[in-house]
Amino acid sequence: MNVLWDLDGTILDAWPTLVQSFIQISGKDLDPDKVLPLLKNGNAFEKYGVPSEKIIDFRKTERTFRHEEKPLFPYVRDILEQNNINVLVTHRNRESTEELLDYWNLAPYFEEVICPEFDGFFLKPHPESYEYLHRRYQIDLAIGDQDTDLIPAREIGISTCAFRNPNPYADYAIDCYSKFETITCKDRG
Ligand SMILES: O=C(O)COP(=O)(O)O
Repeated sequence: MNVLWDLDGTILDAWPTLVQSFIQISGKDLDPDKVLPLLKNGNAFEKYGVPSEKIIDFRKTERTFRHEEKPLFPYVRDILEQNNINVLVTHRNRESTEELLDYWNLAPYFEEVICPEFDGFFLKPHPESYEYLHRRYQIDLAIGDQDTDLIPAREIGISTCAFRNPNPYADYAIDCYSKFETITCKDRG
């Protein structure tokens, strides 16, 4: 199978550190459970009155967290190993993405990694980066933890797998990759 992956919240359990970084740069005493869905939807800056320019501080702060605080989800490596081709589209910047992939020894699994903003593609959910990868690798399945990861795949007719992660801030039902086969089959009807 040729699979297009999201990184944060799908391969790495990185939302807790993203949320903590946002809380730090906001300078407010915010509830992580409330911040998480807003950060995922891209509304957190507006909702908490944090100027959008602070996104640079947000990203810098997030990188001060140790790599082991953004752990690899269980079973992901097994799935990566089974696939013919894996590719990645992430909103994380290239330097940080490469550091994390190297740290978790994941880089060799990926044929191509796209960090849209830095590689000249529109950000997800714009389908441009997915179209490009689909043309090159005939993607069978896209896996992501947010609608924004799955919308572009659906738009161009790629099957999708919604990963519900077990992190403590999860705002929806808990699944995990041990159920990957079931999720995939369900998704494909
Ligand atoms: O870092 C983020 O904002 C999300 O990154 P992702 O696209 O890998 O989920």
